[in-house]
Amino acid sequence: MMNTQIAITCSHLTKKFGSLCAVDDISITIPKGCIYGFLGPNGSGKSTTIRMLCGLMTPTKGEGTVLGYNVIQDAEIIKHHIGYMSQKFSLYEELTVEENLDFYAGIYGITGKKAKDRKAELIKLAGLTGRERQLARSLSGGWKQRLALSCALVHEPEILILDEPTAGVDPLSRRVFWDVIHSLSKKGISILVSTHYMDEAETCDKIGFIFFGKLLVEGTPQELKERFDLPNLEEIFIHLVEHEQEPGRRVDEI
Ligand SMILES: Nc1ncnc2c1ncn2[C@@H]1O[C@H](COP(=O)(O)OP(=O)(O)OP(=O)(O)O)[C@@H](O)[C@H]1O
Repeated sequence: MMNTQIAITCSHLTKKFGSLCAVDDISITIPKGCIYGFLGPNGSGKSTTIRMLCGLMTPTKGEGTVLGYNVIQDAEIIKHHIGYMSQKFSLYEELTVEENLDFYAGIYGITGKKAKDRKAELIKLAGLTGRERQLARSLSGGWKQRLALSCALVHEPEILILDEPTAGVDPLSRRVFWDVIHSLSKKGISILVSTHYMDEAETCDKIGFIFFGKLLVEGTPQELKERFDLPNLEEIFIHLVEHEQEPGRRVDEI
């Protein structure tokens, strides 16, 4: 029977590219309403995991469900229930803020009054009021990310999947962006977000550290700090990466 409390779950999810195992036997469960932070160095397999969960890439092995829908068989249905912001989310640079939102509303078949109301709601949510007629091209990085987030939310998804949404964005814009993420979570939206920023990870409900395709540890930030007896996630991250590089060392010895 479908568990209605679970947003995303996967077990033994694996992706191989030739001889490279980019995602190695990952199992995670994300309850509804949770902000799950996915941490790991460049190339550790975060984006590949996310793409499989979004139904954009077929796993080599393992399985997963999003809102009970199977990531392989129900990929098309899943796309309607998630808002996905990839690292290279496409905004139309020559369109205004409003026109970008109209475009994405159109893709999801949202038109007329519904589209107008939704657009107004998102402009307010992302703090884009006053910039409606500004070309996307002229927005700074932080504002672009907020517009991209709004576009990903246009069809009122129950789950938001964000792949390094704040990479290269200034600290103030990151703060504002995360305020929006937290307000969405309070409304019951489940969020899976990958990040390199430990201050962002600290505010997640649960985090998973991924390295060389393996999920090394997961837990709440507090649980992990207690478990490793370290003061912050940055120290834990460094500790895990250093230990994992020692040849022959197993994760459960850490
Ligand atoms: N389509 C592909 N074909 C071959 N190799 C790939 C492909 N996509 C990813 N990889 C490789 O798989 C590994 C994991 O990449 P992935 O992009 O998932 O990592 P990541 O943790 O998201 O890193 P980053 O933070 O740099 O995006 C890397 O070694 C990458 O080069």
